[in-house]
Amino acid sequence: MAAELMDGKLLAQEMKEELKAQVEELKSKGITPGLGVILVGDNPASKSYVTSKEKACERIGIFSDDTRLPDTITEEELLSHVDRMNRDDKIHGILVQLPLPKHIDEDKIINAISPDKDVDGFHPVSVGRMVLGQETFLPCTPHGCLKLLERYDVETEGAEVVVIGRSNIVGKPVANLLMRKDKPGNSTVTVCHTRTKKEDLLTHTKKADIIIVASGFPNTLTADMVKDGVVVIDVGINRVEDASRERGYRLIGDADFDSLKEKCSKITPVPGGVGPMTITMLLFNTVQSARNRLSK
Ligand SMILES: Nc1nc2c(c(=O)[nH]1)N[C@@H](CN(C=O)c1ccc(C(=O)N[C@@H](CCC(=O)O)C(=O)O)cc1)CN2
Repeated sequence: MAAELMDGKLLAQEMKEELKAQVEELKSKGITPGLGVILVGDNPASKSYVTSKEKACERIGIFSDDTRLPDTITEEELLSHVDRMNRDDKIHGILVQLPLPKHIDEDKIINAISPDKDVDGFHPVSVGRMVLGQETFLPCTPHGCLKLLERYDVETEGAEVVVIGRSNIVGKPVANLLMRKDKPGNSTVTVCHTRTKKEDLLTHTKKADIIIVASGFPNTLTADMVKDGVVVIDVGINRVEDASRERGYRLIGDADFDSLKEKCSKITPVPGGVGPMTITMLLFNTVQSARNRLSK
C-alpha cells in the first residue's frame, strides 16, 4: 500500500489565500500587518529562508522591514535593533533568523523580543503560555505539523505519538502541543532523543500511531522501525551532494522516505512537507498579532 502524501505546499497555499483576505480586511480598517526581519551574517540557508519569508509576506500584503547585519555585529548592537522594532507601532511581529553567530547569546536576543511581537513563539513567556494551554503565538514548525495532521484527518485523540528529537524549536514544543487537552492533541506522547537506547527507540517507534522525526540526521527512521499504517511527519532538512542538480545538492529529511512510503498510511515529503508550513505559520502569527491590535 502506498502512503498518502501530506502536501505542505498545497496546505500552505490554501492557508495563504485565507490570510491574504484577512490582510485585506485589516488594511480596510487602517492596519497593514508588518514583520520586522533581522538576519545576521551570510549563512546561505538562513539567507534563503529569510528571502522566502519576505517574498511570502509580500505576496499576501504584509509589509516587511528588512534588517541585514554583518556577523561582526555586537550583542548590544543587535539588541538595539530588536529594541527599535519593539517600539515601532508599524511592526506587529519580529523575526530574528536563527542560528545566530557563536559570539551572540541567542537566549538573550530572544528574551529581548516583546512577547506581544514574538511571532516565532520562542520567548519564554510564549513557551510558558503554550505549555499552560493559554492563548499565545505558537512556534511555527510545530504549529505547521499540527495543521498538517488536522488537514489530513489524522486522529490524535488517544494516539500513541513518538517525537524523535528534543530541540527547543521543534521536539519539545510539538510534544507539548500534542499532549494538550485540545484538538489536535490529547495524545500519549513519548520523546526520544540522542541518549535514548537504540532498543528503546525501536520499542517506542514500533507501537507508534504517529511519528514526528526532528532529529537532524538522515535515515533516523526507517521502514523496519515502524508498524503498518503509521503516520510520519518528517521535519528534517538535510542537504546531500548531487552533481545532477543545478544547485549541487538535493534535500532529504530525517526519515527514509522511499522505504517508509510503502508502510505508512500518510507521510510528509521533503521538500514540500513541513518546510512550507513553517513560513505560512509565521504569516499566520503576524496577521494574528495585527488583529490583536484591533482589540486594544
Ligand atoms: N527564527 C527562526 N529561525 C529558524 C526557524 C524558525 O522557525 N524561526 N526554523 C528553521 C529554518 N526555517 C525557517 O526559518 C525554514 C526551514 C525550511 C523551510 C522550507 O520551506 N523548506 C523547503 C525547502 C526549501 C529549499 O528548497 O531550500 C521545504 O522543506 O519544502 C522554511 C523555513 C531554522 N531557523
